Amino acid sequence: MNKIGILGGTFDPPHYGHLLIASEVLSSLKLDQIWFMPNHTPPHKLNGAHSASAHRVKMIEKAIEGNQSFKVQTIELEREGRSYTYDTMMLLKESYPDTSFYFIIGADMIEYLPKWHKINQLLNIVTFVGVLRPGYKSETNYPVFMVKVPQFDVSSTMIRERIINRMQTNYLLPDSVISYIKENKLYET
Ligand SMILES: Nc1ncnc2c1ncn2[C@@H]1O[C@H](COP(=O)(O)OP(=O)(O)OP(=O)(O)O)[C@@H](O)[C@H]1O
Ligand SMILES: O=C(O)c1ccc[n+]([C@@H]2O[C@H](COP(=O)([O-])O)[C@@H](O)[C@H]2O)c1
Repeated sequence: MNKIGILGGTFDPPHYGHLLIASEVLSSLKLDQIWFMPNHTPPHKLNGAHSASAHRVKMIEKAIEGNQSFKVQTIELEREGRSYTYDTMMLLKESYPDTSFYFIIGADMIEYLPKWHKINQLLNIVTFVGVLRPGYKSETNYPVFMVKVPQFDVSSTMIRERIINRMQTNYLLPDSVISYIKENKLYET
C-alpha cells in the first residue's frame, strides 16, 4: 500500500510554510510522496484565487524543484469548478486503489472542517493530518491526526500584501518563486 500525503491549497503563491509542513509530515508519517494539489475554485474563498491556475502550477513546480518526493497533482484544475475535496478524493481513490491518502491541513482548516462538503463521507476515505498554525486552534471533534511541526507565521495573503506595499519577501518563499512573481508582475495591484 502506497502512502501519499496530499497538501491541497490555493498556493497563491506557495511559500516556505507549505514546504515546511509537507516535509515534516512526509518524514514523521514515513509517507512515500507528497502531492501539492492546487484547487481550481476554493470552496470557501468567495473571490477565488488571485492568479491564474497556470501561474500557480508554475510557482509550485519552482518551489518543489529538486525534491523527488514532492509532486504536483492537477486533477482539480482539470475538473474546473468548485474544488470539493470529497469529489476529488473519490476520483483519486478510483484511480489509485492501492494507495492510502493523508490529507494535510493547517489549523485554520481544522477550525473550518464542520463546514466541509460531505465531511463524514470524506472521513471514510482519507486520514486528516493536522498541523498547528499561529493564531488558530487545533481542537476539533473530528478525527485529525496531529503532527508537531515548527510553526512559521507566513501566509500567501501576507506575501501578496508585502508585494503590493513593495516590501521585501526574502526567506518567506523560495527565490525561484520570487523571481517568477516579478517576471510575471503578479500581485502588484
Ligand atoms: N504557515 C503555515 N503553517 C501551517 N499550515 C499552513 C501554513 N500556510 C498554509 N498552511 C496550510 O496549507 C494549506 C494550503 O494553504 P493555502 O494555499 O490556502 O495558503 P495560505 O497561506 O493559507 O493562503 P491565504 O493567505 O491566501 O489564505 C492549508 O491547509 C493551510 O492551512
Ligand atoms: O471540500 C470542502 O468543502 C473544502 C472546504 C474548504 C477547503 N477545502 C480544501 O482544503 C484545502 C485548503 O484550502 P485553502 O483554500 O485554504 O488552500 C484545499 O484543497 C481546499 O480545496 C475543501
